[in-house]
Amino acid sequence: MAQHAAQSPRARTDDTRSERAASAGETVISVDGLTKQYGSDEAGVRAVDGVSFEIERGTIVGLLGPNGAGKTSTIKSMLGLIVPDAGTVSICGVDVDSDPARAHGHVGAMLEGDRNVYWRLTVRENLEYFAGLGGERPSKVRERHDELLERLGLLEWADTPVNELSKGMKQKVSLASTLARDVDVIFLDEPTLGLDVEASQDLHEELRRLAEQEDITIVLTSHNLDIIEAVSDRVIILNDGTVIADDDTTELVDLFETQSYRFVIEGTLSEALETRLRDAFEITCEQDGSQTAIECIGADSETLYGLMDQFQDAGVELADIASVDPDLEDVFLRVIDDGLGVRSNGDRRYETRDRRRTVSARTRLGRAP
Ligand SMILES: Nc1ncnc2c1ncn2[C@@H]1O[C@H](COP(=O)(O)OP(=O)(O)OP(=O)(O)O)[C@@H](O)[C@H]1O
Repeated sequence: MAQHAAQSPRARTDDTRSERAASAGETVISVDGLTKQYGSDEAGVRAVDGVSFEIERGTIVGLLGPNGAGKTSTIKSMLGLIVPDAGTVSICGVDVDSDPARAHGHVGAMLEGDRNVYWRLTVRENLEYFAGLGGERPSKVRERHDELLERLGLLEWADTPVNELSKGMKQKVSLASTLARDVDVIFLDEPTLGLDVEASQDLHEELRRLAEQEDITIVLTSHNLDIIEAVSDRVIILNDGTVIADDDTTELVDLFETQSYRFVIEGTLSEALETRLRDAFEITCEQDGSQTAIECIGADSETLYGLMDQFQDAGVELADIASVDPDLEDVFLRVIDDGLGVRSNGDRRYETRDRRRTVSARTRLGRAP
């Protein structure tokens, strides 16, 4: 989890911000029983169905789910952009429904990437405009905006109209505009879209810095699970409008950790050997060009050596052996495909794995055994 400073290092200057007194473990976002149905009766779609969670200050949470799971409806309800049928959302203790203006004062959102910003304005003018919406005067925020632009590598473009910048730079301007006001919470939808690898890496580091050093709480959605795994402290997975997994990112990935091995052999596996292996072990085989990859799931060291003996006896040349670490993508696919319920919230209830199922199609090679 992100480290929580006892008090935000940022200068809290105006009266509104005094209510944001930061304390370790303070709940910043509270969602309780959120429900949203589009249309009525049986013809309607229950997009969000009793979603509840709390998020602590300075935490980065990845909100995941397949298409139509209810992520956007949940986020729009949290931002007060749609009115839920039931349930409550409070941000920094302020109920979004009954006092939207004060709740929004705590929040920045980047929902449509570079379409969030005004392309005819310069980078700095965009920041000043968005800070102004929160009641901050340009003269007061200039220094902070310069720091922000410097960190995002945008300072030399401060006086350039946004429409002259590349897609990646526009994306960064959008993030900078989201942070132009002194907010407690930011919502980011697909923040790395259009960024190259280096710019994505810079963004990861900036998000971690914002959470750890400035105590900003970040809710992130992305179809790129690498970014979620790289930056999120916690992952909430939605499916059919309900929360089906909610845990620390590392806990969730560790939960699915299993000792699996992947052997790569030159050529193809003979039918006789494949039958012998399938009789004795739980394996999957995949032809990859001139090589064959054989993955053994849930293998202990005895199995590993048993398999190696079989290859040796058959005169098979081993090109590579590696253990396989699951990543967040594997976890996501298993939770969604197998319908495993993974909730923490006090009563950890982890279902047993079905070891016959494999996620090997997308596993990555990990450390050598
Ligand atoms: N305005 C709307 N009117 C009717 N149905 C809607 C509306 N908005 C969303 N839905 C439906 O509600 C369900 C949840 O949609 P939502 O956009 O919240 O999911 P999502 O997880 O964000 O999906 P995606 O990843 O595809 O954006 C879907 O079945 C969707 O078709």
